[in-house]
Amino acid sequence: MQPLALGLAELLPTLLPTLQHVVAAVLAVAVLAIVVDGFAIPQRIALRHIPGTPPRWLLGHMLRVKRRHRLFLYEMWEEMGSEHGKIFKWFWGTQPVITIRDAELARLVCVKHFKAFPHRSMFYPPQPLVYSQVLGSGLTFAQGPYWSSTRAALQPLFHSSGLASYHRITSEAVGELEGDLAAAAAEGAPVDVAAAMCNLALKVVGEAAFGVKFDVLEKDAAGRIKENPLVSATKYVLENTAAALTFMITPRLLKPLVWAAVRTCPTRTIAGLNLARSQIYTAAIALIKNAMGRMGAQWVDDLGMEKAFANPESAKIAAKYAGCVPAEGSVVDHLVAARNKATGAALRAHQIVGQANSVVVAGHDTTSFMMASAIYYLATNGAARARLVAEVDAFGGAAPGHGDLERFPYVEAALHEALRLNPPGWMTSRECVADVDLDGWRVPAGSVVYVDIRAIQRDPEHWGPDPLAYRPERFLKDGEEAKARHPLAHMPFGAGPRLCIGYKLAMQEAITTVVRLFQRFEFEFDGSMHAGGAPTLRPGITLGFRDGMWCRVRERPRAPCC
Ligand code: HEM
Repeated sequence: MQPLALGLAELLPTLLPTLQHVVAAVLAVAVLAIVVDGFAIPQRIALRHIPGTPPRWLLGHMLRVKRRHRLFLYEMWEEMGSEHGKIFKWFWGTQPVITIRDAELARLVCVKHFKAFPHRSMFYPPQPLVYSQVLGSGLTFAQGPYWSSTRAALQPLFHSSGLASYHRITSEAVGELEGDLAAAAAEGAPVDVAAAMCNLALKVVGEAAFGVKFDVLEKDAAGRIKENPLVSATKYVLENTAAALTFMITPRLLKPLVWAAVRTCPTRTIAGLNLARSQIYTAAIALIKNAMGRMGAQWVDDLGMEKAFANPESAKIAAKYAGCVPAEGSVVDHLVAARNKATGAALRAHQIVGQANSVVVAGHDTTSFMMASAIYYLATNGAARARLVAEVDAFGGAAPGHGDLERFPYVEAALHEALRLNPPGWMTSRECVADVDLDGWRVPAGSVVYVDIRAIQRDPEHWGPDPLAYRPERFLKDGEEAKARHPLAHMPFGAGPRLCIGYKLAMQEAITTVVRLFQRFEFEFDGSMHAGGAPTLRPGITLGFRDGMWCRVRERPRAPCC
């Protein structure tokens, strides 16, 4: 060894300049690559025929969204749409996105060319960080045969027999809400209807998914009412997920580095998301293990989730749910029993957990926002409210059964009109896996397409000269207007094979709730509870009310008993 060491020492002065040149060359190439990547040059060349405003280096159009539109992406799209038309490109950092704001283009992407656009886009690899694991193994971001087999396994739950059992859950939850509203009415206290609807929807979808009562509120040791930590965790994930998406502004070459940094030294939001995720997972794992025990199935935690999510907060949740055995027939049961048609394999533990969680996450704030926004429009539109109350009263004072829901066409239309103006899932996305022609626009494989559902549903071409007016009559099935419209002019639940799996559950839950509430109460919007006199929206991957939606609630005089 010694002669070799001596030889190296002698060679070093000669090698050093060469080594310095190599290091300098590598650094120069890396800097050049990051600069090129920061300008997204290859992607801009591939999409040069699609109109759009040039992006800034590295940040793309992020500053414009943040400064001018306070993160309301659809406002920026409105501006870009008026400049470039129904299809344009823009940059989320270095990630190019094609936005479409046209019903026919949406049909081509979601329905006609489904094979070229088979799944939603996910800009980062599904690793155990942030919501990638809350939704990552769930249907929302699933791809290929895994998506088709789990969608097929879950689909029967959203057909008639499943829906009938969810109607019972909804009726019970509305009964509890009626009690709370009656108490508020007696006190004359204002009610945050958005929060009330959120609690109701969480109870329904939580029990449907996990087969146990999903307590939204509980009492602490001193008897004070507080929010269930699981509910707070779910809300935290929904409200802060957008923060995690800033990862997209990183050039692709730097992503692994940023990823590693965020995992070792998480920001406060990311740490909060990690904690929330561990709480949600711990509860789901406890319940799923219990269901598997009842079904004689074996729990194999091959990813080591239990260890990864162990922390003092999760331990409390695990203890709370240790003795809870989900009722038969829940979403969890179906997931445990599901088998891959081709291989006969069961779902893996993390897939069952991800699927059940994604039903709760995708199904609760969307449905609750639809109901709250319909109540807002009804409370502020006398003519629509009078017609709705007449329909509800014609049914009588009894609670509607599952088979009665078709007897409320105006209630259904009132909900659709609220979905049209304020779609909770205001956009959807698709990743293009094969070159395709969209009405003359060539979209290359690898592109990400966002469908601006909100813009399509406000387009005067389909909705006439008053697209912003709340007019449920547009949706009455016998109306000429409804027949003449493009099939995707109204697409609040998306379209094609990846259409929302829970739309029937959402609609029946909302019809039941609105009928029951308007049978018994009057809602008067309370502008004094809102700065500016009107409710405001919060930006995010779904739409919602930022500071609630406040109403004064009064009990209606009861009809004389027969
Ligand atoms: C008003 C209520 C709801 C609205 C507005 C809504 C909206 C949407 C939208 C726009 C999509 C994307 C569709 C597409 O890309 O074409 C979607 C997908 C999805 N929704 Fe909903 N949703 C609602 C309620 C629910 C409920 C109650 C559940 C579950 C119980 C649910 C579960 C899902 C799932 C799992 C997907 C992904 C489906 C797949 O990729 O195969 N949603 N929803």
